[in-house]
Amino acid sequence: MIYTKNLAYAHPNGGVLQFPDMACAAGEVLLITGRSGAGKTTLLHLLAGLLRPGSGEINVAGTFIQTLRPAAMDAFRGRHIGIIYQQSHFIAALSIAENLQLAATLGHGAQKREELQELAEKLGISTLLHKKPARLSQGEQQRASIARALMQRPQLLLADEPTASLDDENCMAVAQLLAEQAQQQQAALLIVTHDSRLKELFANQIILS
Ligand SMILES: Nc1ncnc2c1ncn2[C@@H]1O[C@H](COP(=O)(O)OP(=O)(O)OP(=O)(O)O)[C@@H](O)[C@H]1O
Repeated sequence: MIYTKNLAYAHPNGGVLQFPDMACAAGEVLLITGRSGAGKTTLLHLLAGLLRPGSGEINVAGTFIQTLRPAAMDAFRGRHIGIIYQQSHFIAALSIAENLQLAATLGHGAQKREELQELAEKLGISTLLHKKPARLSQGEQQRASIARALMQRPQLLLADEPTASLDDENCMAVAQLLAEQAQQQQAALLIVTHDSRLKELFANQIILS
């Protein structure tokens, strides 16, 4: 589903970051860890096509995404890649339900209301759907952004510290739900994290140095 080869990137005025080759199949989970500054966020942005690598290749669902022009990359991302950011970036004027529906429409077309409700219930946000994003706590926003990424039914799911603001109970629930949904939707799930609770849950790991 996704693999990389000889990937390297240099930020302006920064040193060259070189990344180990990695692969993650449909329905599997890969954890990407590493010390602060090792390049986890940079790698996530490369895999999402938000940054273009200086060298190397990234294949997502059969497409070498580093070859796509910006507009084609945006369209590809909308259809195939779901991203769960540390900060949720919702559209402030829309309710959570409207934000989720919009993500589904931009991905694989509108989803049924019942599907949205079911996902919201699993993530414990069903009573919050009518609220505007700013009215949600950090942890609630994080769960809502997971729902938004899943609504897109992506083939590749990229998560940046998805459990950082969650207590132990919600951390386990969210990690389980993410892995379960990735398997159900046959998406490859890549999680960038410091969270040692996740390191115990997922065996497949890459450590950036
Ligand atoms: N926009 C930028 N311009 C220049 N250098 C940058 C930029 N973004 C990141 N870097 C540098 O690139 C390296 C990797 O940064 P990155 O944010 O990917 O690390 P990280 O592993 O995600 O760190 P953290 O765990 O602290 O979030 C760091 O040395 C950082 O200073």
